[in-house]
Amino acid sequence: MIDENGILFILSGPSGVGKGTVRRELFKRANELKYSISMTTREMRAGEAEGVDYFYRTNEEFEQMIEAGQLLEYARFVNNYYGTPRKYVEDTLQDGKDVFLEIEVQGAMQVKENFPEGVFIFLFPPSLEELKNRIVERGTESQELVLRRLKEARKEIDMMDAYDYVVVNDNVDTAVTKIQSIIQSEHCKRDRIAKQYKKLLEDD
Ligand SMILES: Nc1ncnc2c1ncn2[C@@H]1O[C@H](COP(=O)(O)OP(=O)(O)OP(=O)(O)O)[C@@H](O)[C@H]1O
Ligand SMILES: Nc1nc2c(ncn2[C@@H]2O[C@H](COP(=O)(O)O)[C@@H](O)[C@H]2O)c(=O)[nH]1
Repeated sequence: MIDENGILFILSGPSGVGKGTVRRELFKRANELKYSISMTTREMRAGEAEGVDYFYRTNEEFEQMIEAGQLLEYARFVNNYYGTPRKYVEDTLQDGKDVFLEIEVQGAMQVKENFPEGVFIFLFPPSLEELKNRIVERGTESQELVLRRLKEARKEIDMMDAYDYVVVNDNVDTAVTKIQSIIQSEHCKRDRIAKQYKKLLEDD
């Protein structure tokens, strides 16, 4: 039986490292990838939109989705819930399309339990000082929340060894090119045509 499912790619990394920036640039170049839009209880930031950046929900609505088993994974990060809708990911993979998740590490470890064949990529900052500069300069969080996110960053970096790949985001273009190479390489590993030929030889 040849596996015709798509591949699940998971991108994590500390808050402010540039996951969203890198992912948006990747999607300009790789139009065969499908992005799984997450659910969150955090407030919408200026410039964000429902169903584009996130599906924004109340705490009560989010907890109902947890109860109903509608989330593939979820976590509390700083003050809010974040989670991945299960149905979209499962249906899209079954349809043979690759799915890309951009999630923090607690959630990524839950995904690893259910999808050990997923490809786990950790985006790393050039330095902790640069990480702080990026999150401060983004200007979306209060000083208190910046500090809490930086505290989480240390815990997230501690989990880096659980990932298959580490990509340093010193330059967006270079980081995106590296992630594209990872995607291509994972496809070569699972090349369906090669597997079909191998099976033909075995059956011969
Ligand atoms: N390679 C880079 N060099 C310089 N600045 C960058 C680079 N990558 C991202 N940035 C900037 O860093 C800031 C944080 O980036 P971004 O919002 O993409 O991070 P994130 O990891 O998605 O954060 P969060 O997890 O908090 O959502 C942004 O202002 C972005 O423009
Ligand atoms: N476990 C999950 N983490 C998620 C999901 N969607 C986003 N995230 C991560 O949360 C933090 C904070 O995001 P922000 O938009 O408030 O800056 C960041 O690390 C995201 O990658 C998810 O579905 N599950």
